[in-house]
Amino acid sequence: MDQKILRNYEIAKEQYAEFGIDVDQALEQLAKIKISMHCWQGDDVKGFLFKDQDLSGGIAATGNYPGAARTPEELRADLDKAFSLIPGKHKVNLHAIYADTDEKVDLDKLETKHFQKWIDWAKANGLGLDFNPTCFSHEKSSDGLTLSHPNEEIRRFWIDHVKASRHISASFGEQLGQTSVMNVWVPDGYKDIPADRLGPRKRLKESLDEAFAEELNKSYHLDAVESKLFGLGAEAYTVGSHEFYMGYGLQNNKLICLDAGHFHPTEVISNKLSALSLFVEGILLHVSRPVRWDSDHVVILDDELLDIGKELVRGDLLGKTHIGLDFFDASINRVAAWVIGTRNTIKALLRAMLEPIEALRQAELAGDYTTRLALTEEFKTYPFGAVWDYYCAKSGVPVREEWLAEVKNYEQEVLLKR
Ligand SMILES: C[C@H](O)[C@H](O)[C@@H](O)C(=O)CO
Ligand SMILES: [Mn+2]
Repeated sequence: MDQKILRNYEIAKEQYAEFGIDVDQALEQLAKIKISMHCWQGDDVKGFLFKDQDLSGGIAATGNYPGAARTPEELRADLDKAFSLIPGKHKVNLHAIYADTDEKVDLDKLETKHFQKWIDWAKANGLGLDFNPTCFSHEKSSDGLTLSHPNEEIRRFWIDHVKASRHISASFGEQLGQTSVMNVWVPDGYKDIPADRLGPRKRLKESLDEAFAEELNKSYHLDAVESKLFGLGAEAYTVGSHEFYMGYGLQNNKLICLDAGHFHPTEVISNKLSALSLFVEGILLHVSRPVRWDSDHVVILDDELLDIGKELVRGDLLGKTHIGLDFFDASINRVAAWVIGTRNTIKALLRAMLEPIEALRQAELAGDYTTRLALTEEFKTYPFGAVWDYYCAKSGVPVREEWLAEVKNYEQEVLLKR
């Protein structure tokens, strides 16, 4: 390892030790945390099953940066590149439309065999897999309704898709020896004020009950449900609102998924974690960055990301929280987008682990809010960067912005030739 990186690390370690912070132990803990990197940043949420379908469901990937993956092989190569620039061993989050098959198969008939190449690749690379039924970008969701649809036949199709997805997810878990989290998000909602808000929610509840009816081994597979405030074209009413899924998750022991972009603009998910953790079986995060709306910008090391890290660490919530990413920016290099967002998420966790949590707690309990504020502010300039650099070097990935040259080279050699 570069001697300067090591020297800086030793100095930083001493400084943190003065507050009883064991940096080596923090790095050990950090190395165990898996981030679920979402495949859909690699191709603007197109997938491979229905090439001619436009992205729908009230979400949008804007931009036309060259080099998007066009095949499962290209997507896996891009993911390999991204993972080579990110410290730690992680997971990949797949959507059903990313099936790797030459068969013409519809969503309700998907089976594990359509994802076997993904499983084999994940196994060969020591990665885990997570899964999502894709309840959008399909002719049967063209009016923006799926599991809550008034038409029984359409509901049946989507229920069968969720059922099929759960089996695939459980196979991921079984074959890879690590739990697969399957997240259900449906876009269902109305552009304008509904006459009936209750009916669609009753139908969504019944559909979910049926789709989740079969007991599956929880060490292989966990169900999660994701709420939303509004989507493009569903501005007035979303069936699966936060209250809906909080109720559903609590009543049915499902993980509750909090997407950072799915709440009112000043509402933050960091402030929900401690409260939810007291009642839920588990939490799934969709770490994202809303800019004015659920824009799914690449995650930066902003206050909210740092606060999410703090809440997870201070509340000891890492054991019951699954951390997934959810952004899709087509205006920049897509491999870089993954690397930036994932490295930032790991950085936020490390920053949180290097805080003088005990001293802050004691000050708070003693009513010494002056010390609480003073320490919080002073720690913002503690040598966190030296620890991060050491962690990257030790993990065999580029230190600081060195990764960018690798992405630029990959762009020249691979992405621009597509
Ligand atoms: C593609 C994802 O499933 C999707 O982004 C969903 O998680 C969501 O957040 C929709 O706004
Ligand atoms: Mn999401």
